[in-house]
Amino acid sequence: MDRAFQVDLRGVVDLLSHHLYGSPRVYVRELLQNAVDAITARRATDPGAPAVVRIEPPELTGDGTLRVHDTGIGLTESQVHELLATIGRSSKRDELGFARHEFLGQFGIGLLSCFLVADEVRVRTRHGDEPTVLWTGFADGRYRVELAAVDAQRAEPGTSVTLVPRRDADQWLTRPTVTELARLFGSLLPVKVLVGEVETTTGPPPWSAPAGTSPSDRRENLVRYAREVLDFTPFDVVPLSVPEAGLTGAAFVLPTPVNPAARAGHRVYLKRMLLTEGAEGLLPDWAFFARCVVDSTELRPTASREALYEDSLLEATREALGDQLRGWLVRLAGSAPRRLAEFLQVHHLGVKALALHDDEMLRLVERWWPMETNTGQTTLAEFRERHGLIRYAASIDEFRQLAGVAAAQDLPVVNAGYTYDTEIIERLPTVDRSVLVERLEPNDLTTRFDALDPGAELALRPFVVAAQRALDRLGVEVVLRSYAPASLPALYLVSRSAAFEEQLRATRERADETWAGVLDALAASGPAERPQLVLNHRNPLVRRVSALGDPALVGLAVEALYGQALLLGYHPIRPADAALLNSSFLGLLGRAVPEQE
Ligand SMILES: Nc1ncnc2c1ncn2[C@@H]1O[C@H](COP(=O)(O)OP(=O)(O)OP(=O)(O)O)[C@@H](O)[C@H]1O
Repeated sequence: MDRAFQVDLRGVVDLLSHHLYGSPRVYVRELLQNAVDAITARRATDPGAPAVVRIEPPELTGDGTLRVHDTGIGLTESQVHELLATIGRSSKRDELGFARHEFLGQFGIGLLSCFLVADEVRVRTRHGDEPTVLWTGFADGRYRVELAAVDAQRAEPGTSVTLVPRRDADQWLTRPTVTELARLFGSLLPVKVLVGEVETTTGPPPWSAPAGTSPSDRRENLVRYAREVLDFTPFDVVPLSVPEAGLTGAAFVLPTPVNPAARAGHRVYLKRMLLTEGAEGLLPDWAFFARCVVDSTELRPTASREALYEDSLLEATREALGDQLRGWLVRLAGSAPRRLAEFLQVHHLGVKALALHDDEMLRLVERWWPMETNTGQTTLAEFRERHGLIRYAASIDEFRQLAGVAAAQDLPVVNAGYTYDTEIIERLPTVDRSVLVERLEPNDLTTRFDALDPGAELALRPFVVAAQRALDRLGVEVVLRSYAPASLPALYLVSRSAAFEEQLRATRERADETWAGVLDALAASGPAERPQLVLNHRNPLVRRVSALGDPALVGLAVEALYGQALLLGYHPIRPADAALLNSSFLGLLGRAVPEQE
């Protein structure tokens, strides 16, 4: 003979409270859900039946209990025996076990959640003209069914559920808490829900305004909703609709920057009952800048009813919602580029972070994000159109050092020193082969500087030799060229390999013998490249210095020019540089101030 499992109710309640539901507060949701389903069932055959749920907290019942009254279909005596006596039995599934579409519940465990806060649950119910039935269940698993006395019959069909609170749980049943929870879970429900005399339902969702409402009024409603419920004034509101998921709603674009890695929480209603305020996975990752509020009739909840169930419908929905947000961005770019620029001002870091992986975002940055260049602010797309390629400095220092001089040589350069910019520029050719990018090298500049004519070169030879002698101990090569702007006396240029060698040398001085050997081998692998001090022969001061007959004064002047070039180019000042600057400054001062007789 087959036997049925014996279930210990305390074990099941423990399981629900500790492992399924996040908080005992869900008992309000489950009671509302049963009441709404019962009303839906009754109105299926009696469309004129009232649709009211009234909650009476202990402050109103006066006997310490909480009661929930509904005008739903009620239960007959045999249904009470069948449905309320067996865990997992639900009237809301068809014979094959599928959830019936119009109902919120389906599992047959919702009523059990009342035992999270109650020791005893009483159901007083009437179906049609049948007699009123009383069911009383206890947290230890006992229950009782009886018919109500003749003078205690319900006047109308419907059900009242009474909770006798557990001693340590009465705070979950107080009027303020219940009002708050009824508003939280049930404010959009299609029935009237009252806590005492206070209505907690607010009618249809804010995005389903009646036909004829002007677009600006619709928007105004949604902005107000966001302020009240989400606590921010959205940058913009995007209406959402995915018919196959029975989904409608709105995406609210955040007015302040957010970390794209922080998981976005969306407010999701299923059949107008709040599922969660923090649903994940509703939007693609790249849409981190929006918070959604949606209602769906088709998406499925997990058993705890606190998250969305990840299935192919959710995946298709995510994609459709992503398309709608992408469409919004494209429309903004087409019709309100200034708004798009404002959007990027707020969310550029997030958009750029995604542009490293997402082609769509990469294109958005290329076309719409203005970058600093040495010819003014411009987008990468414009820059490329104008100059044929994207030449960039990979750090802010590099840009500062070279941008001005490069501009004077007609060499446009983008400052790609800000977060993600270099990676973004370097990624462009991988998605569009026609994009040319080139990192600016100091050599690019020197090749544009004019050499002196041979006669002048020869005449200035002794000066260059004296200058070189002054800077030899710093490992700097002195070069004389002629370039714009004439106001610039000298330029200090460190090629990338020279910068590397410089670092190597500094590390070598600090490293122990074993590592020093390895570093030496590395250093020996290529020809030594020295930083250059490029003196500008067009500069009047340099001309005067080059004409000096006094080699000691030439040395001091060249040292001073070197120091000034370092400072101007934001180069680091090493101790040797500081010492040199100091001695040249004092030396020049000594010459400038005549000695007292
Ligand atoms: N207020 C009510 N009016 C009429 N019938 C009710 C009411 N509350 C519960 N029932 C009946 O009791 C059954 C069991 O309810 P329970 O809340 O445990 O599960 P459910 O609502 O079917 O599913 P779920 O676990 O998903 O909530 C329901 O299917 C319904 O037939």
